[in-house]
Amino acid sequence: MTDKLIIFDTTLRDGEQSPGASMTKDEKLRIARQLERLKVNVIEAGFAASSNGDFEAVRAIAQAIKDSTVCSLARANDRDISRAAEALKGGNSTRIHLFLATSALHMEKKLRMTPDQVFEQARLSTRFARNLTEDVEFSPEDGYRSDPDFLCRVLEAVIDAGATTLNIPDTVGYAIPELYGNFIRNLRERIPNSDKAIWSVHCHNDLGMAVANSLAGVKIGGARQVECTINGLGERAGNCALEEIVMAVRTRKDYFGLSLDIDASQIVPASRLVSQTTGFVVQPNKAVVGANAFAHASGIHQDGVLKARDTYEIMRAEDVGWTANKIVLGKLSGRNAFKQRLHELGIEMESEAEINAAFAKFKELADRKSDIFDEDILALVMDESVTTEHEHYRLLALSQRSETGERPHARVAFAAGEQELHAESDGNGPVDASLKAIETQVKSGAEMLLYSVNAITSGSTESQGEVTVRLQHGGRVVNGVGSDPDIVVASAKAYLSALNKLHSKNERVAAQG
Ligand SMILES: CC(=O)SCCNC(=O)CCNC(=O)[C@H](O)C(C)(C)COP(=O)(O)OP(=O)(O)OC[C@H]1O[C@@H](n2cnc3c(N)ncnc32)[C@H](O)[C@@H]1OP(=O)(O)O
Ligand SMILES: CC(C)C(=O)C(=O)O
Repeated sequence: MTDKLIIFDTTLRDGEQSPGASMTKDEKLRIARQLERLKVNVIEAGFAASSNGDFEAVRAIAQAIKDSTVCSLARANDRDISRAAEALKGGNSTRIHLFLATSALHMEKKLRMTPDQVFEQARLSTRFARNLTEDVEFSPEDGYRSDPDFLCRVLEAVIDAGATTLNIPDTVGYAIPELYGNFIRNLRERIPNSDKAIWSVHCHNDLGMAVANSLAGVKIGGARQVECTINGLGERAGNCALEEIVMAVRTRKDYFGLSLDIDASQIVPASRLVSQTTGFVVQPNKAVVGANAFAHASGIHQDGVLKARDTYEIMRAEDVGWTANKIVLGKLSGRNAFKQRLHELGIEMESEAEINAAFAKFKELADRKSDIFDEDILALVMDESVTTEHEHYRLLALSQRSETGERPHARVAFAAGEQELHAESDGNGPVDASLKAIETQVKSGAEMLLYSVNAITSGSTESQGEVTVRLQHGGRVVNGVGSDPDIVVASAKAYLSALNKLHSKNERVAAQG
């Protein structure tokens, strides 16, 4: 038995069986090229007999891909197999993957065939496929729920008929790791010619155990091919996730003792491409490829990771294609992470007392604001806070009109010291119109470096919008923050708050000069 694990990616076939994940030929080709960069051993490009579109996709992928074997699925009949062979013709390295259900339930209720008929059809279609190509994979569909005696008979016959890979699917995600591993080991031990084929696992995630079952199939059962998909995409609850299998085998080489051809640094790019193409968002806490997989938000973990990364990380973010791990500052962060961020932002404080004061202000802010930007920290330590009593500019009223097809218009009333000012302007949008209106009176000439909106409360449309505006003028950079359920109002408040900071700095400079 070899110590290499073959990675068979079926994102373009089983992954596409997820409702809503259908892909065009060009999209499949783009993903296939990324899978080749990832160095997967086999790309299951589709099911050539299922439609002309899929036939063309398999054909285009077989022509384009040179470094991975390209495979098409086929039912166990001559027409499907011929169609697969035709689509794969001319490819550098190709495989036909045929399947036929062997469980009593599927044979009787779905195929309406007797076991003997299934046995014969499996044998004959394998032989037919083998006459068309050297590389033939056979899958007894619903294999894990099949009678082991019958399965042994079928598998022995298809090996004799020329199958080079035997894949044992847990089609409905019913398996339990130890039982699945033993199931495969038992088959391999009982079938006399079992070592003539490579054994493979194909697990679904209905009970959330696709990866665990696949690993047990490898460790206990001796399988040397895993069928998997990027982001675990696939029929119903999905398939075994490629990124998890690969990183489990790689990270725990001490346990599995297996090598892989995969270039793991291509995992995150592949995940992003599949997610963007299918519109299936990756959950933030998804292993390896989720946005939080290498992010630390709590002070004790941040402190540990900053002192020695492996205190809380078992893999390096860079190794799977992230640019770096993330220290996310928020209300659970501690002093050490805060100090580190100040250092990264180029801020050196004079004393511990100063750091402690800034940290206290930071904690206070983090209690109110879910996302802390670097600009917030800069503002916190560089800008003197402007309290309500010292506000020079204050929003009094705002109204705006925007109608489809018409340029938005805003009227703003605001206080500037003792004066009440009224201004109006058009703009590209209501926010633009409101800020331009303010600027017609203030004439700050400041350049806007950042404008961002986020929801402070829950992610519903009832949330408070919080706007951050970053202005630059005369070599100074200031941030203004404003919140309101109406984001146009929040924007005007943020803009005025930034203008207040510029104003108070100007006053200070004037006083010093
Ligand atoms: C476990 C899996 O993921 S298997 C792969 C599942 N993927 C797909 O089904 C996607 C592609 N499928 C398709 O485009 C279509 O289903 C096609 C083109 C394959 C077949 O379409 P149709 O001819 O209209 O048949 P339909 O889908 O309604 O029914 C499937 C037929 O295939 C038969 N069949 C199912 N599996 C197999 C098999 N492995 N070998 C031979 N025949 C099979 C069924 O018994 C049924 O036959 P019947 O029409 O005589 O009752
Ligand atoms: C065709 C086979 C491998 C399959 O997808 C399954 O049984 O889930």
